[in-house]
Amino acid sequence: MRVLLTGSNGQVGFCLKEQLTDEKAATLLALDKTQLDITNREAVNAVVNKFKPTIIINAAAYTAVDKAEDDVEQCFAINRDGPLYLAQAAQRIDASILHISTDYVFEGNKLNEYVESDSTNPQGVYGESKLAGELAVAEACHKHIILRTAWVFGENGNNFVKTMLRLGAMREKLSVVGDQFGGPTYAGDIAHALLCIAKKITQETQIKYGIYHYSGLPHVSWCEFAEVIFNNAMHQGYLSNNIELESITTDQYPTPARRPNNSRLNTSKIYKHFSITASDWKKVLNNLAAYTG
Ligand SMILES: NC(=O)C1=CN([C@@H]2O[C@H](COP(=O)(O)OP(=O)(O)OC[C@H]3O[C@@H](n4cnc5c(N)ncnc54)[C@H](OP(=O)(O)O)[C@@H]3O)[C@@H](O)[C@H]2O)C=CC1
Ligand SMILES: Cc1cn([C@H]2C[C@H](O)[C@@H](COP(=O)(O)OP(=O)(O)O[C@H]3O[C@@H](C)C(=O)[C@@H](O)[C@H]3O)O2)c(=O)[nH]c1=O
Repeated sequence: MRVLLTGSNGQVGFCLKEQLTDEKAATLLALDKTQLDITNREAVNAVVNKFKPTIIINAAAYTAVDKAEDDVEQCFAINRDGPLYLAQAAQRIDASILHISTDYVFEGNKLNEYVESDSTNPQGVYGESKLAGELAVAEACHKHIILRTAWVFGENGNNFVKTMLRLGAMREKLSVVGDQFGGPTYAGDIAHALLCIAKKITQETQIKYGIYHYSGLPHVSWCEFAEVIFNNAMHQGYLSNNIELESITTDQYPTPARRPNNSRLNTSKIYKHFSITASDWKKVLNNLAAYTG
């Protein structure tokens, strides 16, 4: 397979680049933002026409959830228009596109886990732009996989794990929301899931294209997630002080963008069609070395 990877320096992009580099069956062209700006349609077309990928994996995105509220145009350019150009280019050469989306396309008021067919209703600009990106990709390219994931953390880039470790080293007490629930997901596991799908697309003809949910288990609140991070950090010697963790409500932690209270994604469909199991995020936190400093 010939894989064009965009956004190769992000959390997921970085892991994908590593895993695809090790994959003998893949010829990889991995490009970061400085090498390919996905909002530049001509640049996208030129790269695709020259490299002729069989699979495009889009790991580029605008992910600053609060900043997006005041940066609507840029957020939509990266999360809707860029994916559209990639999907149109893929369709022209009969390639497949693997695109990543988010739990924030949902309102978050469902009582149990979200399945792929549930109605969307994003609560902020980031979620709206990601939903617009999903629709654009699905309409532009027949052979599309849209992988909705959640609460991503990886070695490369900013994430909640690194934020908690940084704040934990500076403070004795932290207040974290305890009424938003979801599945933390390791970026390396998302990369692995996408690689499995890419291989299956290359090897088999009967692929069920469409939307898939992929995230981590067990589901927790952000506060419970923070508790696990701090316990691990204490045991591994990355925190010397005990953190007093207070569970607060969403209303007590006002942010420019509203987050869904329920972000729990059901991952049965991806298991059924691709035998891919949920991310085991607790196992990853057994080694926090890469998240400190
Ligand atoms: N982070 C999370 O918690 C979650 C993420 N997702 C989705 O997963 C995917 C990967 O996210 P993640 O790896 O965390 O994101 P990151 O923000 O870590 O990485 C995104 C990458 O895209 C790059 N980028 C931004 N604009 C452009 C552009 N115009 N052209 C090319 N590259 C660009 C960024 O560069 P730079 O940093 O220099 O701007 C960055 O390297 C995204 O689709 C995201 O929406 C879904 C659920 C949760
Ligand atoms: C730093 C901090 C955050 N919080 C809350 C705010 C928020 O509700 C929650 C998570 O905060 P963050 O800003 O780190 O996470 P956020 O940027 O909302 O993370 C989201 O990113 C995008 C890209 C996604 O697609 C989502 O799946 C999700 O991972 O924790 C606290 O309660 N206390 C704190 O000290």
